[in-house]
Amino acid sequence: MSNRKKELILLAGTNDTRKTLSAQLEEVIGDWFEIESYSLEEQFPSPFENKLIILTSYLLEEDFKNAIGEGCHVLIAKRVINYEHIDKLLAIPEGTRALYVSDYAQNCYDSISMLQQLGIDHIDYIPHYPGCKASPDITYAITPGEIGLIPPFITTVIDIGTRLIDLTSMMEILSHIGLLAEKGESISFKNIRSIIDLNKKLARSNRDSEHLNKHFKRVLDGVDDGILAIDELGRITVFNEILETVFKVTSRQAIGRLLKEVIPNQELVAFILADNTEESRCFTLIQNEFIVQRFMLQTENSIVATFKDMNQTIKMERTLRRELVKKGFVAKYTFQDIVGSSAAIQNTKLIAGKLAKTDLTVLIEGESGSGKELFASAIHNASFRNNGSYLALNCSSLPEDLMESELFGYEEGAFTGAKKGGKTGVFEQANGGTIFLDEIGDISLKLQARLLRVLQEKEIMRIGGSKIIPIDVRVIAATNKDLLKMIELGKFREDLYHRLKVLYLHLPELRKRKEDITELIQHIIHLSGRNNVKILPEVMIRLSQYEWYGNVRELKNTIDYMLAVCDNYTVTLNDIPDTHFFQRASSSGVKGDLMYRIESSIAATAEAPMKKPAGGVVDDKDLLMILQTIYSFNQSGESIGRKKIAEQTRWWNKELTEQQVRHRIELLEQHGYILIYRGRSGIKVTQTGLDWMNSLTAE
Ligand SMILES: Nc1ncnc2c1ncn2[C@@H]1O[C@H](COP(=O)(O)OP(=O)(O)OP(=O)(O)O)[C@@H](O)[C@H]1O
Repeated sequence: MSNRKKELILLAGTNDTRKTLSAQLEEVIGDWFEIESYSLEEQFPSPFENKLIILTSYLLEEDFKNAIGEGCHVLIAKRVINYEHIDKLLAIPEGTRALYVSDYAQNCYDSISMLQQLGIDHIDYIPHYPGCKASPDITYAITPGEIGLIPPFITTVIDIGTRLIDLTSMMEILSHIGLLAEKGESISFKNIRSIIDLNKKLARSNRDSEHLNKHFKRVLDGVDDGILAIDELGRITVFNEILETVFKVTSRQAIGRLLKEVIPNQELVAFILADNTEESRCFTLIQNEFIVQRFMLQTENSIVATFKDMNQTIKMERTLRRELVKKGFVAKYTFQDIVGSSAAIQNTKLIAGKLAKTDLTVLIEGESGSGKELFASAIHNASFRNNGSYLALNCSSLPEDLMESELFGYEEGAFTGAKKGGKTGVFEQANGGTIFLDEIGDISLKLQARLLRVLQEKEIMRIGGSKIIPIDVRVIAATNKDLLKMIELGKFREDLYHRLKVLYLHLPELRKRKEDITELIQHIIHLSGRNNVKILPEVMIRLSQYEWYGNVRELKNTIDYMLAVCDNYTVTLNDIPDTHFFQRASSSGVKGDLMYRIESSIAATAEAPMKKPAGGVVDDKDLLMILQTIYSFNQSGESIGRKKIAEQTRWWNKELTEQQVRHRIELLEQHGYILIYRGRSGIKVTQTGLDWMNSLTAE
């Protein structure tokens, strides 16, 4: 053989094919042949004469017809999928519809059939070549390097690389150029290696799926419920460990057999195989109660049944309940916790017990401290929702925006500062249970409108969300305000009032059932764990004479005070707090008349013995007046800031400068009595602030 290398021309359709196949040839015969290669995508010096030409596809004969001149010998290469990239296809999920994209229809069909012959038949291949229309619901495409032909809607492209010249064509080329003896063995050896590699990959994938099967089995065996699946022919396909114990049959014995051959209880077999809509039923198996739930897997046309051990379920529910208690989602009180033998309270309990048995909305009206929360909690516990959550929300505790997100939740990004992942509102959290909205008279008109929609439609939408979430929540609302008066003043929606007041409960004032006082005192002492303390009879008599405008809460606070100050385990008349301690009657008898109480408390401020100073050198009277001003603006829905407060002080005995107002606002904020919002929301009084105002009122 002369030193000068002979020439071989490789003609391909695309540059990619040209480069890949030229490299393949170079590796085998590069030492003997100069390989020149050209593609249809570029200019080439034709016609070729007296050359050995290799065409990369018979489909190119027409395209290169004029380029092949006198004395040429043309070999058409057969091509084979590059096994190296096969594992990419093994990762595609079973049954996936995928386009097989190539330049010619014939190439597509050849390659698909080759892939199927190789056993890569878990994919639903759809041939795709120029001129084809593909359905845009297909997301996968497989291509031997023809990325440019992939439709734009495809999201996952698997490039299995350009197809290589196959073994027979390679041998033909070698034979033609007289190198078969020299290179044939190593080429076929290399080919065998690549086939072995492919087999290894396929075997690995089988091992992987076996591994996955074992993994699934471990998962199925790990759950506490029995799990059974039956194929369309009624044969068992899944039978986990729990079922092995229940039916005393191993899964090996059960799988593949008909259900009735494995389960002796024919009633249960009939229930599982039944064609009706009944979905769960109770069965006694191995002396235990099981809830069997069945459902169809439509896509697979098979039935799945789960077996839940009731004892286990009860245990789980207890744990869940404990969790709920920890989160404060549980109603603490039952009717037994409501003390009092008076006809008034007994009658109220009787009515409340009846209301509990319905699932209707209830409005509880009653003075502050009369037990509204207590009754709401007892109603929930006596209702069929008692296993669900119970969430209580005080509507006066938060400013409007916070209250809205508390009630309805929000989506991520709904507003600046919204928590990542959004937030679930109490309506969603209480799903299946009860929500108690205390002080309903304090919600803004905007929230009243939203609440009305929730009650009407039984669905909510999170702030910033577009999804409608159906909710199944019973609403119990409470108020110590005269809602009818508020309706007259345009501060409460009449339609909402009627929606809330489907059922109605009025709680009797303590002063109207004074016969309950002794019993309540004993109950309170018992709850505080101070049974060893004696209350002298004259104390009992005196306490029974008070009017208790703050109702049972006030009575409880008084007892707690006396238990704290008494000596020798005996409460005497000296331990009764002085008159400043007690809440006074407001003109309307309900808490709504706040102004009256604030005024009287300001008068009492100087001598109030138990009040802790809020503002140090600043007069508490100033702080209270400012708080009161903010509160009345909050109530009327108007925003208020420093400037407006300073303007308001003009009407007081002592006018404050803006600077003085700023200082006092800072003090109120430090005490947590107000929250200052940027922008139009202005300043809002917090529950702590309200409590402070109320505590002064009580003095
Ligand atoms: N009949 C009762 N028996 C025993 N305890 C009672 C009774 N009524 C009220 N209480 C107790 O009095 C306190 C105040 O009751 P509750 O919080 O239910 O009142 P409320 O009407 O919701 O008050 P507010 O309107 O201020 O929210 C609680 O500690 C509650 O347990």
